[in-house]
Amino acid sequence: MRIDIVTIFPEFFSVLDVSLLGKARVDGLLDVHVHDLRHWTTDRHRTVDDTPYGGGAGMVMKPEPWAQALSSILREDGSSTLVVPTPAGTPFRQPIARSLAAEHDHLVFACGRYEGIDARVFAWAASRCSVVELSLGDYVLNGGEVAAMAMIEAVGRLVPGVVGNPESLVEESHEDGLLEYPSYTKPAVWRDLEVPDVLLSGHHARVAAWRHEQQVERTRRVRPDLLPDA
Ligand SMILES: Nc1cc(-c2cccs2)n[nH]1
Repeated sequence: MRIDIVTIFPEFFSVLDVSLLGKARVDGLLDVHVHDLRHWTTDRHRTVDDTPYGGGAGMVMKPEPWAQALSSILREDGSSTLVVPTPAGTPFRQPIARSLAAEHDHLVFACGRYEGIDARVFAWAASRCSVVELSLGDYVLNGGEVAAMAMIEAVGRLVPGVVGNPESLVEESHEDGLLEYPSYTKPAVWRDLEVPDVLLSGHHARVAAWRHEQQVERTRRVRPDLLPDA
């Protein structure tokens, strides 16, 4: 999978050189390229935004630098997917992460500022690629970079080979619609707190049943909205 990121803060994404995604890049599983939007400006001050038509606070990102950037990044065959982090987008959840990992092999993240990118950019881009506007959650960030980073990690780790043991992707929160069960490791007694006996029993069926019960109970307590009869 190739991932391109367009941002006015390219240094923000240097963290992608380390950890799991860093190794995936070295292994050639993820091909990540970060671009500074100002590369596509033409004035002396490298201007990327201006005041909003219709008035209002803040600034809006100018369309031309974005069109120049995207023209040089989007694939000519229309197979790219432009991902636009925005509080006004579709909630980004695990099914979307799975879909982006499985069905899209070129993701282009447009990191704008909260006041937004000139809306005509997405109308223009829609004839050149798929455009998906995604929200990380119902809260407001100053820019799309933090949201893009979270989405890149959620999608990147689902690309086959990125996570060493694919089994570990199965028993995770939200993979089966339920929150994950509590996990324990040695010692069996820690500061007078004991690991549940069933986990020491070696009885795999009982462990599996207990873990599912824990998932349902935790989901009912913390996220009743996820349960089918919600
Ligand atoms: N979920 C979410 C996305 C955002 C922003 C994206 C771009 C600028 S602010 N805030 N909250």
